[in-house]
Amino acid sequence: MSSFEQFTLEQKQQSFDELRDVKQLFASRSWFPGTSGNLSVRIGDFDPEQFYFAITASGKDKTVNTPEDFLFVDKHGQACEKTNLRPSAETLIHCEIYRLTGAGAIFHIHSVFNNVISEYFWDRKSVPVDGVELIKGLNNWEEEAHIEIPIVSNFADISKIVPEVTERLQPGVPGILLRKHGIYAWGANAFEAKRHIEAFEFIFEYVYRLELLKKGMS
Ligand SMILES: CSC[C@@H](O)[C@@H](O)C(=O)COP(=O)(O)O
Ligand SMILES: [Zn+2]
Repeated sequence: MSSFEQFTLEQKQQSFDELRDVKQLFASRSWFPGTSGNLSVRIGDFDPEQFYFAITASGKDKTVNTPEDFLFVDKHGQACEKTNLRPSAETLIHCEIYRLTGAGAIFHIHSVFNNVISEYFWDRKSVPVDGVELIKGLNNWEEEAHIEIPIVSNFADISKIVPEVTERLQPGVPGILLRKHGIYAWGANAFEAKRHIEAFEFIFEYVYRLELLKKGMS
């Protein structure tokens, strides 16, 4: 089993740099209102027995850069190095998504569109999407693909959300909505996770606007 000590300073810095780039870009899109959102990238190979990832520190203003924005945690969400920083309050969700998918990066943002859509479709517990081109951005190249984006409960106690994530994760759909909270999207690496979150956000806005039009509102 691998240990965290195997990673060089350079490798660790690379993970932080990757997170910083994504953080800055998402901040420029106003995707971190009120300190919300969190980001992580895995370091090293995926081993379900032990894996490590860099994650945003909890409660920080993600629109500014400081020397204390990120830290490393293990598969249980425990800090790997001595630090005063607290990992994201939602670290356990990252841990579970890594465990289930072996992903290389996980990004979480709050937006008005993802919040409204999660509430609008809450009764059916998933968002139906039909034939939208951006489904291909989720790496689904089927003709007129139909996908269902799962929605799970939002509890203040994050450990209560985890079992729903375990149960509801859909093979082939690299994202999950938390009710009236936000989207988690992941991918094999930061590039792919970013593409996925962008595709989801496009889809949520599309679904929102289409539903309004169907109701004769705009
Ligand atoms: C301050 S609103 C957002 C938080 O409650 C939470 O949902 C969130 O996304 C950020 O938490 P954090 O602990 O900073 O990672
Ligand atoms: Zn959140």
